Amino acid sequence: MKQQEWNKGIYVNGTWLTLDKRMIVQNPATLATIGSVPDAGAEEAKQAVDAAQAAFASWSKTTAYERATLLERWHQAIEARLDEIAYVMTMEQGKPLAEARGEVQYANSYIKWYAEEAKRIYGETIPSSAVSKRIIVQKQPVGVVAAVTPWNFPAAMIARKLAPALAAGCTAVAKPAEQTPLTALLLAECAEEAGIPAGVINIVTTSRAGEVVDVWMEDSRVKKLTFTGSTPVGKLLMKKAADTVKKLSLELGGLAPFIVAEDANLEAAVKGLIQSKFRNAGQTCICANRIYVHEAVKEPFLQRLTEAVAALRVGVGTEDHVEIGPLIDDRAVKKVRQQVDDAISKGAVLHGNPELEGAVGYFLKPVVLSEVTDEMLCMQEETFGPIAPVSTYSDDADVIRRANATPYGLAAYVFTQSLTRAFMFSENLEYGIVGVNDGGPSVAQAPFGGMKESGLGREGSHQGIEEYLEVKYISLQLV
Ligand SMILES: NC(=O)c1ccc[n+]([C@@H]2O[C@H](COP(=O)([O-])OP(=O)(O)OC[C@H]3O[C@@H](n4cnc5c(N)ncnc54)[C@H](O)[C@@H]3O)[C@@H](O)[C@H]2O)c1
Ligand SMILES: N[C@@H](CC=O)C(=O)O
Repeated sequence: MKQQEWNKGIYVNGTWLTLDKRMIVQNPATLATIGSVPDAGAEEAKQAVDAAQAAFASWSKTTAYERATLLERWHQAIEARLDEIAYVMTMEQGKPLAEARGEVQYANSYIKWYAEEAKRIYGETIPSSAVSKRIIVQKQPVGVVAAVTPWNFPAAMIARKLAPALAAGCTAVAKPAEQTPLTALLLAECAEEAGIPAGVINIVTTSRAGEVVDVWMEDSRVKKLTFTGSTPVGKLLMKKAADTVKKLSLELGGLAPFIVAEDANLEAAVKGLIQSKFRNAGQTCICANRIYVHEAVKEPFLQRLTEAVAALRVGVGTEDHVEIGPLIDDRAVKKVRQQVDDAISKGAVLHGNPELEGAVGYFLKPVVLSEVTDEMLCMQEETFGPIAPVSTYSDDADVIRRANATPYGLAAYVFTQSLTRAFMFSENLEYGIVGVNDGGPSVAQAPFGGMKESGLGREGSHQGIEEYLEVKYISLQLV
């Protein structure tokens, strides 16, 4: 890729606006500046809603077939620029290029899925208790949607929100994370190339998230907030949504338990754990966070795991064969170091060395911790980094109790060869997603989302489009 700097505008009402006030975008692997974007504020936030509200009048009246065609064209435009988008994502987010390519394909699978689902927004007729009445139920788009997304999946989180919103007939204002604005703007370029009309998608970049998002929260024309990010910010926005009674989808933090039963296929369990734990250097909401291994298989499991972890290649994501990139920033590195130090001080055993010699960027090497207990920080708070804390258990009911003893309820994993145990665990774990012998459950056709303080609503699948639809009941009296 030749271009070394990406300097872009924000996309509002089908126009690219460049502002004098700009913010730089940094490569977390090299700390080099790779570009800049406008540092927008309240004025641009309002302009975006004006544009989305104006566009809603016509977009909401298009046929499902027209919307499906445009979403399909958006999908094709992204496909045509897949390598470029993946490269920019690696530069601004740090994940290895192969993973970034995978994320662009994953993001695009939501656009494809909702291009198809647009045509399946079915209503209902319900038998009436009165001879002269007919009950008809229709689905209508909710209106302007505000989407706020995190840095860990710069393409997928935007696509997982905008695709169902557009398919339903909604228009959108979106704010990507300040660390990763370029990928979102490239997706908007693709939407423009695809012919999605002006104002249907508006992207506002800012370093002042509160200022921009508050404008949207206070504007009664914004009918829905779809947010992916941390639980504390999600709770704050939930409170703010109350004033205008906005609909809410919240995809928040996790603290996933990963249970390896005494009858697990250990090779599959280690493979699944590496996939779940170390994707995006451990920075995913569904990453295995607390690993519970039955004491009967602890030794062989630990041996396989430590060997597999030691073999993971860490480095700058654009270099060949790299499997683990940097963390997003210095704060993330400090949080992981604190969890490791806390665990060691409380008796955990460290396998490997997290420090990468000579590193310029925000690197930490993957490590395993054993002899871990539940009161350690790494078992209490979301890690978002490449450490695998292993604890043991001896009783199925007890490990379910420990796995559920958290306010989080996003994803959980169970590795077992017993069908009975698979059902027993998955039915008793208080989680929105359970991977049984599967370390990678995220797909566009399945409902993604959490229970408890991990969120509200579901993204993906046929359920995902319902989040952007109002139910209207028409009572028809035959006269
Ligand atoms: N459940 C899911 O699907 C899912 C997916 C990805 C990430 N996550 C979660 O996201 C978190 C990591 O992302 P993060 O660190 O970017 O989270 P974050 O909550 O700090 O930021 C998320 C978004 O909210 C914005 N934001 C921050 N403060 C705000 C405020 N006061 N008002 C309005 N907007 C504000 C940010 O700019 C960003 O765009 C983790 O907890 C992770 O589990 C959840
Ligand atoms: N890992 C999630 C996103 C949250 O981080 C996914 O698989 O979509």
